[in-house]
Amino acid sequence: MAKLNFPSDFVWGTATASYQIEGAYQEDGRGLSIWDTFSHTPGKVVNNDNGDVACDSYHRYEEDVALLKKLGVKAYRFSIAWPRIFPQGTGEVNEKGLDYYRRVVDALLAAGIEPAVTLYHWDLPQALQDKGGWANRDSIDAFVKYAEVIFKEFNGKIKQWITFNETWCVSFLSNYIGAHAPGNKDLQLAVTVAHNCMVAHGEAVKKFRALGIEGQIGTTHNLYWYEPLTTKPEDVEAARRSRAYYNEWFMEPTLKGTYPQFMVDWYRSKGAEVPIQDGDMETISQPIDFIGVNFYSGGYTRYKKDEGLFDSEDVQVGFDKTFMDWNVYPDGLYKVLSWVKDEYGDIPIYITENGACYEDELAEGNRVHDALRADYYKKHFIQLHRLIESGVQLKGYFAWSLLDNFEWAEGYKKRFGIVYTNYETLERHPKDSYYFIQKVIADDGLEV
Ligand SMILES: N#[N+]C[C@@H]1[C@@H](O)[C@H](O)[C@@H](O)[C@@H]2O[C@H]12
Repeated sequence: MAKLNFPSDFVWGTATASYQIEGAYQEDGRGLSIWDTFSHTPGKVVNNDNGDVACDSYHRYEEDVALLKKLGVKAYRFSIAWPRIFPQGTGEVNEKGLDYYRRVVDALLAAGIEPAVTLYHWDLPQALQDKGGWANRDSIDAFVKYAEVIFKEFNGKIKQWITFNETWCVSFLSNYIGAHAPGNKDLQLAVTVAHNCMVAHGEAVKKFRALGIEGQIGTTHNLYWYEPLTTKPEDVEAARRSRAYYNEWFMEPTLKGTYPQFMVDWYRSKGAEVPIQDGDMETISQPIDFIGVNFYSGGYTRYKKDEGLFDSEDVQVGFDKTFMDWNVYPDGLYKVLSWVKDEYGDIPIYITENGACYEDELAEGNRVHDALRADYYKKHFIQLHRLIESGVQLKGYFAWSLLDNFEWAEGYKKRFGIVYTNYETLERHPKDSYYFIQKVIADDGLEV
């Protein structure tokens, strides 16, 4: 056995998001979000599940903080629900909404845990969606006003800020594929939403700098690693497009201030143009202090004429699968972050999400023997160590997720937590994977 040691300043954490854990969807003045609308629309979410109660963290956040303290994490990534702060998206601040986050932040700090806050994790106020949502450039200004309130309120308490979570999901998953709220299926709309969200990110960074807010700010993109099944040029090009769909389309504007031209041309060939206005690219690529990367999977791609958006298809080549039917691909984590370093230099990186969904059952003594999930984490932790050793500026890792929670369109059957949520009683029960991670954190490393 060998011990893989991590730097003593490596930040171990876990992650959640407001709509997925809070519940209390009509409490203390919270306005409706697009996810309340979407989940209350029959047929949109498995079992017609919704986030009305979720994990009830709005009332049980102290239990969550106690679990975090026992786990030994240095940081906790969670998101703030815009509709709690501005129930109508803009206008008067809802003080009761701010009060909830004041309680959460103070409880974390009292437990010696740093809050890492995502400003936008998909719960757009419905009132803004009614005016076009992210397709309407007015939402950019509304987002900056919301961000400014949070920056000022928590300046000095929150020191790690993430503007957006997974802009690909906000744009393509939600407005081209249509699987997430608001559920549109229009390529031009998706390209426009992606652009406006990235402009909103940049404008928020400018506001953060202008206000002199303490700490570091970045954004989170979900990156995948796809390779061509063969060296045939058509497979190589198909894989290039599949990867850029998730990666370059977002990373290049954010870190270089340009869109990848081969993808601009490809979307143009499909009838979609990027609605760039003067100054947008400079705004989007405002210097940031770190890049957040959510990594779950990847695989192999080959050319298939007229298949999907990119004349490509993913090929099943014998990966183990999670309960989301995603490939378990720890090498993909090493490859994608090595690519980030090669393409974008030594920008500090936090893995802001990584984790796995498996079918979990509560066993005797309220234990959950989730060996597959613990093994998933072990395999990915080995890659973290490999990346650090290779010189990648990997600064931290947030396991997704602290709790089983509302898994968007998959509802509650898909469990990602290292803590089991009993949705009847709302009790929390640490799984074996929780204790595995607890030991890695305590030992500053793992035995392999
Ligand atoms: N699906 N899945 C799990 C997980 C989702 O629950 C998060 O909210 C997203 O940020 C990201 O998609 C990853």
